[in-house]
Amino acid sequence: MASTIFDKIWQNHVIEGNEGEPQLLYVDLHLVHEVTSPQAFEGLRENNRKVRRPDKTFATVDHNVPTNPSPVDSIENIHDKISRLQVETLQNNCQEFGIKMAGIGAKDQGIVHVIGPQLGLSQPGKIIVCGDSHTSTHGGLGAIAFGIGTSEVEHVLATQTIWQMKPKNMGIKIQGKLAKGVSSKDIIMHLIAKYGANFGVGYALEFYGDTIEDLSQEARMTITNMAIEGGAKVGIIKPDEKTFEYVAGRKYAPEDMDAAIAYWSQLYTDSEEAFDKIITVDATQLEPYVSWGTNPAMAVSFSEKLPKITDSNIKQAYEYMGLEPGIKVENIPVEWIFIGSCTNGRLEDLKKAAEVIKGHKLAPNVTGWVVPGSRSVKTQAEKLGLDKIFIDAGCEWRDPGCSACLAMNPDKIPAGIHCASTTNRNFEGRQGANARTHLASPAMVAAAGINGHFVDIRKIS
Ligand SMILES: CC(C)[C@H](C(=O)O)[C@@H](O)C(=O)O
Ligand code: SF4
Repeated sequence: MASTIFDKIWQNHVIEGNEGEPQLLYVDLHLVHEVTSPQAFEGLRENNRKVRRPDKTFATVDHNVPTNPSPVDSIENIHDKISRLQVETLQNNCQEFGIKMAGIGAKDQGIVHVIGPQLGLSQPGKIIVCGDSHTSTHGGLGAIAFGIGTSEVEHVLATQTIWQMKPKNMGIKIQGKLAKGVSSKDIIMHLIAKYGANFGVGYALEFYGDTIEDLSQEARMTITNMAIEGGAKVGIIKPDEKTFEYVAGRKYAPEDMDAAIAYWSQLYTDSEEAFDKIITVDATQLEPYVSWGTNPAMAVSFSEKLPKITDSNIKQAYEYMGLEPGIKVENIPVEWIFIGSCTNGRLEDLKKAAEVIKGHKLAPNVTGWVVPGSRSVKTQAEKLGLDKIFIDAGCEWRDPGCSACLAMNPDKIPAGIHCASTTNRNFEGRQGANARTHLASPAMVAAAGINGHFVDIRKIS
């Protein structure tokens, strides 16, 4: 019987149970951050348990770290009591249970989904979990990666295993050359806008086709990052030469790369018959996308106008966003830009934004924040002089962290402000109480910053 890459990796990890019922899976990598781990460690302590495989567990701090004034290099920089307590607690827990941690100020610190791949911890063929919904990101390297809840974090810490129901397989076939300026962010925003925020529920999504093959390794991770915004816990892309090259030489890359590549090369979907469902996308027709509402499915392509009010959710979204049906995307005002997050806070994303911004200034009414996804992204960007480009344009060049992606820290967008953002969620209050988020690609966000409203990047790139 034909199998998908997802079936193959899954099967390689089943310890117990049959298909159709929960199965016990072995976990190769458990990533931990400060928000979803405190009670899990507490549970271990109460039951007098140890961490089963500290060597397969890696922690960092991201959601609660302030990103300004730079450098944020010690716990003393965290003034908010709850944030500080969470960061301190993780530090103490990691010390007590013998877990490696990239703490505040460490050179490996950053958003958990940026540092996993960057350190070579995330590898093809692995099962990777983290108490965070955007764990799907790591599927861009050909792993099965999904978010888990805090009680599951405790289970994985104690046993290095997890019970899961196997989802079905959906193939998303994407073919053709993208227009200049259209990016992987637009592919995933298109899918969610067209098929809704729940189309992937109960499925593992495999993205494939020549458009995907042409994308860089980093661009692929933007797609799998947002699989969860389409309702799928898992998004996966077959690993290829680009993936092998990406992993090679990283801090925690396999010692025997030849053996690893020999195994990774067997990870592919046998034929399309293995999918339970297939969606096809003609990439040549894709335009840049911008979200106008309060969930990622409330988005339109550049040439569309904002939709009619057909239900109460849409009505409420318009009220919250201070917008009206029929408006053109270019007439959406932009007063703030945010470049960062696990969706688009990697080096390549910063390069794309910098290319657009270079030599320009932010429009007079626009505030700009650039928050690299990790300390290492920040250092590399500075070597390339990207910091200077952003600062010259009038942006703030900040320290790494989740920052205003979710505003769990001091980084908040003020009420009523329209923020063009390279992030993945535009829920009410996501970037600050009553802040208005518009999701878009790094190039689109950068262009909006210098114009004070959205512009068609295809016309300027
Ligand atoms: C705080 C964390 C649990 C949450 C998630 O699970 O995704 C956050 O990262 C988010 O993006 O909303
Ligand atoms: S950057 Fe945003 S989406 Fe990613 S883990 Fe942090 S809060 Fe969640």
